[in-house]
Amino acid sequence: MSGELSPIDKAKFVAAKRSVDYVEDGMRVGLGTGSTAAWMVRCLGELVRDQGLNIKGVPTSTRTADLAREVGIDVISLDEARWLDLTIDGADEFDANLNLIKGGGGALLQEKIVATASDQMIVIADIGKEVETLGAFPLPVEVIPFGWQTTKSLIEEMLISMDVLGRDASLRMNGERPFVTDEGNYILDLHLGRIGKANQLAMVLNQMPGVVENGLFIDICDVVILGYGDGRVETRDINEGTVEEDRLDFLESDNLFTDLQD
Ligand SMILES: O=C[C@H](O)[C@H](O)[C@H](O)COP(=O)(O)O
Repeated sequence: MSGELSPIDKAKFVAAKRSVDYVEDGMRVGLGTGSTAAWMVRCLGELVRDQGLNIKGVPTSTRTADLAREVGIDVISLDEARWLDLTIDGADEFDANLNLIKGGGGALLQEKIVATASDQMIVIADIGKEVETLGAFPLPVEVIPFGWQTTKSLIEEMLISMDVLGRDASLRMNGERPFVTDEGNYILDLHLGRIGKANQLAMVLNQMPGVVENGLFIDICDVVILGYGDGRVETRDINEGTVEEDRLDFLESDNLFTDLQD
């Protein structure tokens, strides 16, 4: 990587760097997917390499598994781990109740399974991810390829009956072809604008036969660590309701950060 990182990348980096303070020796840790989670995996790799941190990592995608192995983290499957101490992941949106939209990178299914199998889920995010009401970010819904167009029509009809503001669903593409998830499924992105009853929508979607999972994470996240481009981090804890502010002097002190800039 060369040149100066953008303020958003710096914000992601400081959130990721703060999040690894929660990881203790001997833990089984769920490793999220996406550009913010990738910073966290690199930060963990540095701790493994330089400080001998002994952890097992359960990745939420093949991309994260590849990166985790590359940086020296001992990777195991969820079935080997059975239960996790902690999962750290990114998000596309979060609200004041720490409910989330995830799946912008297409990994929502493994991410939800892994986060739900964890004692604690920490989300790391830049300030652009905070919203008053979920839904400006298109809601990803993972569907079985068989009959996906029928599933899409059924979802659109359901959205009309639920009086949801936006009702369009689009098939996520990868160039000329449908985007295919790690489980071999497709993603429909629902352009809703505003999700009034997120819990109800999540349940109704998951009752539809062709739907595998949706990207609404309701009552799963415990802590959001929010990064700013100037190094500030805020920690929002759902139980304690606290907002702590701190600043990381990452520009001068962080080897990983400066290494990646060179
Ligand atoms: O499927 C992808 C994940 O849910 C990501 O955690 C989410 O899209 C956020 O990604 P990023 O950190 O790249 O914004």
